[in-house]
Amino acid sequence: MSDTARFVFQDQHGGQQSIDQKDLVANVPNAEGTSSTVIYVERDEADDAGLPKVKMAKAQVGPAVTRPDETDGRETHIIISTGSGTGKGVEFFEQAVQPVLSTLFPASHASFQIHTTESESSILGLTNDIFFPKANAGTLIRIILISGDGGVIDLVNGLLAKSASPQYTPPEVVLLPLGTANALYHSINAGRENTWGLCSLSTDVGSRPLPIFTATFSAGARLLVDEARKEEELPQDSETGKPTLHGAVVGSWGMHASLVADSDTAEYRKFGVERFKMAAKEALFPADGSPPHSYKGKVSVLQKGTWTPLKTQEHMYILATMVSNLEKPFTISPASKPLDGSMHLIHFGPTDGDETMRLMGLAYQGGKHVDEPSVLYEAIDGLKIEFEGQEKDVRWRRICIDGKIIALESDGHVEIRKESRHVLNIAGT
Ligand SMILES: Nc1ncnc2c1ncn2[C@@H]1O[C@H](COP(=O)(O)OP(=O)(O)OP(=O)(O)O)[C@@H](O)[C@H]1O
Repeated sequence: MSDTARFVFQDQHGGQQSIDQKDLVANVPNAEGTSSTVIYVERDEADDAGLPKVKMAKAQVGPAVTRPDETDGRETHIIISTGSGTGKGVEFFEQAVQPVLSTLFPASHASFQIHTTESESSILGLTNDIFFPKANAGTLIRIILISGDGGVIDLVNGLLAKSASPQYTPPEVVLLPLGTANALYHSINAGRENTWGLCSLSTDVGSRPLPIFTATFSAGARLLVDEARKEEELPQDSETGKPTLHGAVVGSWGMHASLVADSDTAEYRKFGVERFKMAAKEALFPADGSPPHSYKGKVSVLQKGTWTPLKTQEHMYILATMVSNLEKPFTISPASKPLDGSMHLIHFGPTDGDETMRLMGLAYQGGKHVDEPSVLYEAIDGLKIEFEGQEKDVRWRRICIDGKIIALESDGHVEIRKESRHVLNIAGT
C-alpha cells in the first residue's frame, strides 16, 4: 500500500469523501445493506503519543461490502492492562474500543468478557484459570489485548506452562498497543496502519502464528520484580524441570539488558519511551568519568545445529531478537520480516559512550547500524551466554527476556532457542 492510498466513499448526501486508507478501522454495512458506517481514526498530528479519536461517518454502501459474521461463534475476552505504558488503557477502551466493538458486533458485544488487571500476575492468572483450559479443550477464543509486549509474553508463558492436548486451539489475539515500546505491534505493522490496532478488531482480518523462543536458565537464576527489590524463582519447564521463560521479542545481556533493568522504575516509566534513552546516557557516561562497563563472558551462537563461540569474551551489546523494531522508530533488525520466525544476533564489543550512541542512533535511521564493520549482525537459531565466574557484580549478570530481568549466578548460564510450539495467533496479519 502506498503512503498516499485513500479510502473513498459516498456520503449519504451523495458527496465524495476520502480518508487515508491507514486511518480506516472498518466499513460496516447496516443490517439491511442499504448504508454503511465508515469507522476511522483522527489523530492530533502535533501529538504522536496522544490517543487517536474514533470517528464514524454514514456512507452509501458499495456492492463489494458485506457484513462480517459477527464473532464467528468465537468467545471474546478483553484484557485491559492498567499498568502498561502511561496507564491509558481504560481511557482507550472507553473512548475508542467500545464504540468500535458496538458498531462491529451489535448483537454480541455485550457478551464480551472484560478483564481489568489488578496486579503483575493478573494476565497469568486469567491464562491459567480461563484461557488455557478453554484452548486446551478445543474452544477458539479471541483475546483483545490492551497492553504492551508484557501482556503478550504473560499469555505465551501461561499457555506454555502446561502440556497441551491434541485438541489445543491457539487463541487469536488482537494487539492494541498501549505499552511503552510495543515492539511486537510495531514490528508486525511497520507503518501499515495508523489505528492503534483497531482495524484488527473485525473478525474478517485473518491471523498468523506468533513465533516464539525459549530461554532456559541455570538453577540459581532469579526473576527481579518490584523494581528489583524482590527476587522470585522462575517457572520450571513441565518436562525438563529447568527454570524457563518464553519470549517473542528479545533476549539480551550487556548494555540493552542493563538499561531496560535500570529504567524499570515508576519514576522512569513516567517518561514513556524516553526512559530507555535516559538510562542509556547514565550507563554510557558514568558520573565518575569512567568508560562504560565491558561485559565479560562466553557467548555462543547456534546455527544449523552447531554451537560456535564468538571470538571475543568482552562485549558491550549482545542481543537476539525475533522482531524488526524494538520501538516504533528503533529498527534493531532490518532483515526481520513480520512474524517470519527468524532470530537475529546484534553484537558489538566494548567501546566508549559516544561511539555506542552513534551506533544506536543509526538504528533509529532505519537500522543502518547493521552495515557498520564493528557490528556483528547475522541470522541465528539460538544464543548461549555463560558467565564462568568472569563477572563478580550481579549488576553485570542481568539478562533481559522481553522486558523481564533475570539475575544469574556468577557461574550461571542461559540458553535461548527458537521454539517450535505454536500457542497463539496474531489477528490482522
Ligand atoms: N494493575 C496492575 N498493577 C501492577 N502491575 C500491573 C498492573 N497491570 C499490569 N501490570 C504489569 O505492568 C507491566 C506492563 O507491561 P507491558 O509490557 O504491558 O507495558 P510496558 O512495559 O509499558 O510496555 P512494553 O513492554 O511494550 O514496553 C506488566 O508487567 C504487567 O504485569
